[in-house]
Amino acid sequence: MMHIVFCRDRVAFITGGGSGIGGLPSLLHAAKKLSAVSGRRCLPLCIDVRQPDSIMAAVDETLKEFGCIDILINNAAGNFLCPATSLSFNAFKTVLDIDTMGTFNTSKVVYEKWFKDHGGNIVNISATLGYRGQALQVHAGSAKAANDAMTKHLAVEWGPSGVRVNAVAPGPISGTEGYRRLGGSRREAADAFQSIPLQRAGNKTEMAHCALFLASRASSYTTGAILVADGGAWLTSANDVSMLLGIASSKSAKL
Ligand SMILES: CC/C=C\C/C=C\C/C=C\C/C=C\C/C=C\C/C=C/C=C/C(=O)SCCNC(=O)CCNC(=O)[C@H](O)C(C)(C)COP(=O)(O)OP(=O)(O)OC[C@H]1O[C@@H](n2cnc3c(N)ncnc32)[C@H](O)[C@@H]1OP(=O)(O)O
Ligand SMILES: NC(=O)C1=CN([C@@H]2O[C@H](COP(=O)(O)OP(=O)(O)OC[C@H]3O[C@@H](n4cnc5c(N)ncnc54)[C@H](OP(=O)(O)O)[C@@H]3O)[C@@H](O)[C@H]2O)C=CC1
Repeated sequence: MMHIVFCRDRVAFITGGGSGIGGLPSLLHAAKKLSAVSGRRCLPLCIDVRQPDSIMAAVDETLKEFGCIDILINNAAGNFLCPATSLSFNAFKTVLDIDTMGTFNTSKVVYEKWFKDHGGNIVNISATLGYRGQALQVHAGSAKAANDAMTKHLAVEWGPSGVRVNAVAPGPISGTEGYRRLGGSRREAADAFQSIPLQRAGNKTEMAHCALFLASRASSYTTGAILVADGGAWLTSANDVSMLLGIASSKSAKL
């Protein structure tokens, strides 16, 4: 599901806003802080970020409704725990299509239809999975690594048009679909959190603050940056294949 949030004179165009990190509650929270919202409209549009035609139609509808787009948050993603040997070719491709192609498709359409001539601000929601080769995550880790590179490439190419492109790389964030799918609520994960420097999961408000920083003038001289917000997790977490395989095999079907 894609959401578009409008607050006062600002429009945030958000791809894949679920109930989690880039989701509507988080973004409305950010929107409130951004401009002390006086009255806001919300235009939720259902699209698939793998389909450029549907993105074009959504962007046209947004521009017709609101007249401008200031911020694009690329949040759409698909993920599940799966060892590489069990991952089908199509499963790998599906995650790359959503995470990486979806980010490129949406960024390109919004750039060509609005940002090219008016400037703008893109925030990609990434992950730290590829930094150390997180077990059971070759699909998502590869996709997000490509997105991190894309963040830098587009920052370089689109900077002269007044477009900033940055990313947030969250760690485990409680109360989200990703957290549920990757086993964050399980006992084994509670033990794993002890090895994280800040010794806890993050929360959605903390991620909203990161997105808010990158989407606002507070970061006006920042582009091509990846803001890691993971409590230090990737530096110290065990990346324990057998623990994660235990979680994966304890469920009867696909996670
Ligand atoms: C959170 C971590 C918690 C605890 C860890 C403990 C300690 C932490 C310490 C350190 C951690 C450090 C870092 C990591 C921290 C966090 C990283 C988290 C990253 C999270 C990233 C996310 O992206 S979360 C987003 C989750 N949300 C979603 O996925 C919602 C959208 N999902 C979907 O739409 C589907 O699930 C989909 C992705 C499969 C796409 O759907 P669709 O297009 O309909 O595709 P299908 O036709 O259904 O399937 C396509 C092929 O994929 C195969 N498939 C599907 N599901 C699975 C599965 N579960 N396992 C294996 N394969 C699967 C399917 O069979 C198809 O393939 P075929 O070959 O059969 O055609
Ligand atoms: N949760 C966590 O701990 C972490 C999450 N992240 C990243 O944070 C972001 C949000 O994750 P989270 O909140 O956990 O998960 P959610 O599932 O809540 O958010 C992902 C959203 O992407 C949407 N989506 C999936 N496929 C498509 C598609 N083809 N077209 C359009 N939208 C699509 C989903 O739609 P629908 O609601 O219809 O399924 C969902 O709303 C993701 O980018 C994820 O990789 C990164 C690190 C850690």
